[in-house]
Amino acid sequence: MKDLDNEKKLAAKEAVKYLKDNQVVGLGSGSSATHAILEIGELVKNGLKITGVSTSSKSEELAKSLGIPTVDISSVSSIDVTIDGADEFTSDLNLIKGGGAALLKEKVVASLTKEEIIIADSSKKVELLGKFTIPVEVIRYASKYVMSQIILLGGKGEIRLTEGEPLLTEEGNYIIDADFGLIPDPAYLATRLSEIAGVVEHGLFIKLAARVIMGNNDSTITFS
Ligand SMILES: O=C[C@H](O)[C@H](O)[C@H](O)COP(=O)(O)O
Repeated sequence: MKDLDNEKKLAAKEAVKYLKDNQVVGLGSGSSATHAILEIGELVKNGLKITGVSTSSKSEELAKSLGIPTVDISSVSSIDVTIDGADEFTSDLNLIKGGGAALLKEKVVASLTKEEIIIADSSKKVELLGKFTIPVEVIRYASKYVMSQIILLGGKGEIRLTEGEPLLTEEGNYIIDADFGLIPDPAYLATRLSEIAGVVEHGLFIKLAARVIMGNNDSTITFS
C-alpha cells in the first residue's frame, strides 16, 4: 500500500529546492503544504533568508512557531514562489483546491505569485477534474441563490457543515461543495461560477500553477 504522507513529504522536499535567498515565499495550507512549511523552517534555521506570506491562520501560526519571518500580503507587490497543495490536479496543471476551506486566500496568493508550485501525493492526479466536489465560497446572504444557480449550471451543491452547523471560512463566508460530475472544460465552468453574484471565489485553479510535483512511491514526478 502507498504511503501517501511520505509522498507529500518527498514532494515538499523537492519543491523547496526552488527557493533562493531574499525571495518572498507564499505558504500554502493543508497537510501537503504543512510538510513544505516544516522544510522551509529547517532551511531558515540553516540560514535561508526568505519572507513568508501565509494563506491561512494555521499556516501563519506554524510559520511563526518555526521562526519563519512573515509579512502581511498587503506589504508585498508580488510573491516569487508559492508552495501549496491541491485536492485534484490534471497533467495540464488545472486544479481543485479548497478541501480545507482555504481557497480564497490561496487564490489571491497564487494570483500574485510568479511561480506557483503544487505538491501532491499520487492519489490527487486525475484525467478529468470533478470527482472531488468544487468548493465555492459564498457570502451567507447569497447561499440559497448561489445553490439555485449551480443547479442551472447542471450541478448540485451542499453547504459544508462542521459539527452540524455551516462551516465559516476565515472571512466569515459559507462553502458550498458543488458536484458537477467529471468536468471536461474546467476553464468554462470556472468563468460561469465566477459570474454568479454572491460567489466570492471558487476552488477551480485554472492555469495558475507553474508546476506540480507529485510524490510517487519513493520518488517524485514533476508536471510542468
Ligand atoms: O483549503 C485547502 C487547500 O486548498 C489544500 O491545499 C488542499 O485541500 C489540499 O490539502 P491536503 O494537502 O491536506 O490534501
